[in-house]
Amino acid sequence: MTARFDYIVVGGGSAGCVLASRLSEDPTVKVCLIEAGKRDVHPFIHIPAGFAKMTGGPWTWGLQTVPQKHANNRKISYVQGRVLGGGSSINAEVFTRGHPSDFDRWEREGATGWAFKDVQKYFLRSEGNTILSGAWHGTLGPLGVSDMTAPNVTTQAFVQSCQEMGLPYNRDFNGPTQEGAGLYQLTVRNQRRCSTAVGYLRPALARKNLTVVTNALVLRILFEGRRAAGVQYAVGSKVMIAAAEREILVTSGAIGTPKLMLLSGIGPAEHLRQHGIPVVQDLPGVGENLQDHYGVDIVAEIEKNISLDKYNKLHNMAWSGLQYAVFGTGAAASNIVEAGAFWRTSPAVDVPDIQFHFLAGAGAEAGVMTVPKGRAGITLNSYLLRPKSRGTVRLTSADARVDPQVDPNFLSHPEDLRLAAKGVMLSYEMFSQPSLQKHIREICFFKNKAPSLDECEAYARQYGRTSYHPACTCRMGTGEGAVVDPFLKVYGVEGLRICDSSAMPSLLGSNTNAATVMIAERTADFIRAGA
Ligand SMILES: Cc1cc2nc3c(=O)[nH]c(=O)nc-3n(C[C@H](O)[C@H](O)[C@H](O)COP(=O)(O)OP(=O)(O)OC[C@H]3O[C@@H](n4cnc5c(N)ncnc54)[C@H](O)[C@@H]3O)c2cc1C
Repeated sequence: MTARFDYIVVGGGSAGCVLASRLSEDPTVKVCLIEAGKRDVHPFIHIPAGFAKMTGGPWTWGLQTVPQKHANNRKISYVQGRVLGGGSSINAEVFTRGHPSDFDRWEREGATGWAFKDVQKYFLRSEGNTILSGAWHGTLGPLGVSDMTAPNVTTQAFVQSCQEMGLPYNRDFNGPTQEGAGLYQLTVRNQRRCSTAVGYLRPALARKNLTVVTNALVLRILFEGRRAAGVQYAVGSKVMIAAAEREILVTSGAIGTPKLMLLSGIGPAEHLRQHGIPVVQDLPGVGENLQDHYGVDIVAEIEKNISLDKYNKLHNMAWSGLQYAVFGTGAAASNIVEAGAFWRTSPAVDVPDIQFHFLAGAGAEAGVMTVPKGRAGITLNSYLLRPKSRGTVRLTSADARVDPQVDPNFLSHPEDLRLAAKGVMLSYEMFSQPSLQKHIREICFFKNKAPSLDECEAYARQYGRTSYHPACTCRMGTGEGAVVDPFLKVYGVEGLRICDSSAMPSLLGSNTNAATVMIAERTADFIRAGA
């Protein structure tokens, strides 16, 4: 028998949990959320420092890019969440929401009604800040946000080093001024990760009108004429169908969403035919326009074992586990990526165009270079905020179980390479300021003490990687290449919306979770208003 719902939400990630929760507030509608990954029960997900275990393994899709032509033909690990909460269950918990001008640009790009003045209230509605308030912050929202309680000594030195270099200290990257250096606020509540599965979905789970299905891979969307009428999904080898009376909301992420659209016959007709998929709607923009932050890390070995790397030793780890269990404090309460900065690569640019993430340790993320085993280090990551390179997501096969071809086409635009190299130079300079320099034994992986721009370019090609912010693969807008309209409705069909990071018209100048939550909050209002 086919299960019937009013709304089916495909993908229980950052956006999907928000939508399932908001829509099921109305007891008269039946909502089903379908997620390919498991429930978010593992303790590592909920302990802030668990981030160090999150960038590989069972909570991810295990994707890799195709060889990156402009990055020494490397296949780069492309981590995306596959668990209830999606990215918000495995991310670094850094809470930044973009620069107001990013949303004003969205409007100019065809996302009518998405200027900052229009979206700000959705940021505020979602935010549950425990310390900041006023015009720029919400305090009552489901997404818990708080300060780091006890930053590592190397983190403090990083923030001071930035000031020594001339960056202003910034207490609040989400306030009127984004520029400067400081501690990140975190999507953490009561010293535990606040994913959207925790903040939004959990309080809704007791509702009788909400069904959550996990370990269920949606294979394709089913159409009755031009209307999206249901989904076919697999739990293990069992294939099932769920029907949607009103709408299907696709929130499968910037890789999963275009993949599902293509599998369902919505995308560039020629590509669909190559895979023998009947064309429901020729939409050339599906899977195009992939944008991501290409992050380049520099790593330094430090003199004394004072960074979070000291907790790699068993007895320290046991002590910090105990401290966290009893008091909720200590190293386990750290998200590791404790501080950062927004800065300009040239005085000529009017808003920050580069972001830094300081990690009070080395080797926390899978595949990132680190210090020799047994030594302690620190890491500084930089990325250009609005890259010009554009990539694609394409099917490898018409079988939903096969990974798609992910090609972010990193550094394909020459300006991205030049500015990535500048970011490396600035990172090197930050590590060379007195407050950090006094802790550093050696900045690793550079041939020269004062690397030239050419050396930094070569370094960026060799060591850069995703910063986990893919977006824009089903972009909102009007005209050629747009996939959804400003109400997030897919062009050419009925009963289908895309409401996650893939719908962003262009990449934001910051981390991407808060803006994804905002998109989902706003979509819930559209649906409730019949828009
Ligand atoms: C390791 C990592 C670190 C990050 N760090 C930060 C950070 O510190 N701060 C920040 O703001 N942002 C960060 N991000 C980015 C942020 O988390 C993402 O932008 C955000 O989670 C995207 O939300 P989404 O809803 O678009 O997709 P996702 O959260 O990825 O959700 C998509 C969901 O759909 C499911 N799915 C996909 N296909 C199917 C299918 N066919 N059937 C059923 N289910 C399916 C997936 O399993 C997943 O759960 C990070 C991301 C990662 C991966």
